[in-house]
Amino acid sequence: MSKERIANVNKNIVYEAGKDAFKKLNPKVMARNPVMFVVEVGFFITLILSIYPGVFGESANREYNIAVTIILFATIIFANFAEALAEGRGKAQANSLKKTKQDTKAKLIQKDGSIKIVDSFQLRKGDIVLVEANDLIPTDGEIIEGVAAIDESAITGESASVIKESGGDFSSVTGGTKVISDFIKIKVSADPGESFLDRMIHLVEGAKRQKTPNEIALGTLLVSLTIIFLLVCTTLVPIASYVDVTLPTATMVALLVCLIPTTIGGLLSAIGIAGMDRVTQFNVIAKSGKSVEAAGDINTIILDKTGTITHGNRMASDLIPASGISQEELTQCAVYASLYDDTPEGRSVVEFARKIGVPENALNKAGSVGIEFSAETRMSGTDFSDGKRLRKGAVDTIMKYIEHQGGRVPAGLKDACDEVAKKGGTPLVVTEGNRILGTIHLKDTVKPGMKERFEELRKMGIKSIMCTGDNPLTAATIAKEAGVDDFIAEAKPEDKISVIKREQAEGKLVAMTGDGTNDAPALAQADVGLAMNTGTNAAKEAANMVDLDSDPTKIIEVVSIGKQLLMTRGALTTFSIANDVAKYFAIIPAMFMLAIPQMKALNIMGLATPQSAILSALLFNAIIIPLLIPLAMKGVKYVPMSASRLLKRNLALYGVGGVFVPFIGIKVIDLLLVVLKVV
Ligand SMILES: Nc1ncnc2c1ncn2[C@@H]1O[C@H](COP(=O)(O)OP(=O)(O)OP(=O)(O)O)[C@@H](O)[C@H]1O
Ligand SMILES: [K+]
Ligand SMILES: [Mg+2]
Repeated sequence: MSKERIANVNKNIVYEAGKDAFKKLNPKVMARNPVMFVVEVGFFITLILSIYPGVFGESANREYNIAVTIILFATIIFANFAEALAEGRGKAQANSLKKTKQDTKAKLIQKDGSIKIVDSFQLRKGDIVLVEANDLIPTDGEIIEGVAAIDESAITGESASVIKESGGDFSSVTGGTKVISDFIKIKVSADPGESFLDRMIHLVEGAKRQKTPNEIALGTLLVSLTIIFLLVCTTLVPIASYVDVTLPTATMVALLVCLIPTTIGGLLSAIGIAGMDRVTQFNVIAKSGKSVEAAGDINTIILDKTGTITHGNRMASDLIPASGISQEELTQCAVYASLYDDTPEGRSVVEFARKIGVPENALNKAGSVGIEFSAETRMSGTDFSDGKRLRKGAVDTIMKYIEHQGGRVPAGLKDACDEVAKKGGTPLVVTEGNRILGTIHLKDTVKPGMKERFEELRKMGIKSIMCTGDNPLTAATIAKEAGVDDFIAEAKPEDKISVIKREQAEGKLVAMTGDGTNDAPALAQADVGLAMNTGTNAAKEAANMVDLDSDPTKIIEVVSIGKQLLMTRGALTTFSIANDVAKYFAIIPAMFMLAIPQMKALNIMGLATPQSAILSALLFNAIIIPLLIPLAMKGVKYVPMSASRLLKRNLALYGVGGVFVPFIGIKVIDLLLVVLKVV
């Protein structure tokens, strides 16, 4: 998302939120938030009393009833406004995304090979389309032919173009992005309405926003408190009449509204929406609020190596023949073993051979079949009709393969592989039948700034484990260079899952970042799955978050936002309940002061009259909501420290503060009301 597009809460968003606040008055909408719904019911009761003051047979006091009615109305509008404002930024983002999704034309390649121009929304999964320079990519897909530079700024806000190519982990393209050079053929991977852009629009609009388990639990607590105070207030009526005090209905409503947790009730959904929104501002698309909250409690993070910690564009950079094998034979066999290998690694071998001058016509595919690479087998190759079988693959895999065929490992091979691995490269061993021919050096580099970021994670108390399909020595080199806490090498996709399950069994919450199709199952198993945007569609589907900048350490921001979200909710709940307790002591003495003069002793705040006490408390109760909107939206500050220290600090700040702030606020309002001669 472009930085300008997220640009802060502007006037227009505030204006729209103001309108939405009134739309949300619909009782059907209000009923979703029981605390505020009670306020609305109270509002209707006092509204009736404002029009027919004697309707419940009490002595008429129209002005007072009207005053209570107006304050109650403001309370509801403030709460609705908080929610609408939090939703507003997402809506604005969704609108600009929709502009990206203008109806594009697509060049559909038909069965006979001819091209038909169709609207992008007519495309279905499996269709093949041609996208040429300056064309918008009509929808999500996998490149099946070609290499192209692609401008993804519409989605990522990043102006530098990226190279995408068929095969491997860099083959997925997103609808709405633009091809700026060359051409590609893509196989459509999303039906209409289900593309990444469609889902992003849904998400930022909050169309699919569901309450998280934490929100539901807190919501239940708030409802229980509301019921308790409803009972307290109703039982007060007979007690009052026992001491000959008649409590006006409007006063009872005001008391109830002051006591029930309206502050947190009014801000709760805004806190959740704003948390999700903050994640989006870091260019991470979270598919659910639950995952953002889970991120706040993460203990362990699992990362894959290639494409996540390293750049992942592994290229053949050297061919090292085994003893007794000529450079020519190794080169030729390496190339032949890669003839059908459409992964970037495979193509880089062919490319490398070309560069060092292997003639083009030396490549003869006649009568051969390709053995595709998979993360399970960890090798690839070519079988020829004359019985010649060429393979290349991970060191340990090839060792087993050779052993199985009665071959032997030449002296010096291990050293050659170790040499490559110590440099952080990936060694691929090339074989012909049961003969080992040599080693291919696939070069890869660690992304910059990793060490500092993992150090930050450590401060947060989060352990990082790198889990890779590569050999132990390469893994160790990269792990050391990147500064992860631990690593697991030679991992197949199911090993990645078992590592996650093992951690989860110890009661830990696990995050996983990855980019490959082989990472997809693990991304789904983790509590928080963060896929790289450069990764495959399978990985993006399985994950519950996608980082548009493809920076695995972005998990740090997500964790901070998650922690901040949980803390903000806790802090405001504490503050809200402490507030309500304070209001109780402001109102109750005032209510009984006239009938029971001894109660004056309890009127420690020295409020002017019973009515001014109640109106001041009710006004404070309303005004505190908009005053806390900025905090709810921005979140309370998170500084990495131990959970118990954090808890103590917040209890002191928001609990004790929550008791004192209303005393001061109510007193100030009471004084103002007297000065302004309202009471
Ligand atoms: N095209 C290929 N042909 C043969 N072997 C390959 C090919 N690509 C990779 N390998 C070997 O298979 C191993 C496993 O590859 P895989 O893609 O599953 O994991 P990875 O990308 O190395 O690690 P990570 O899980 O960190 O991304 C690699 O380490 C390499 O030794
Ligand atoms: K309240
Ligand atoms: Mg990978």
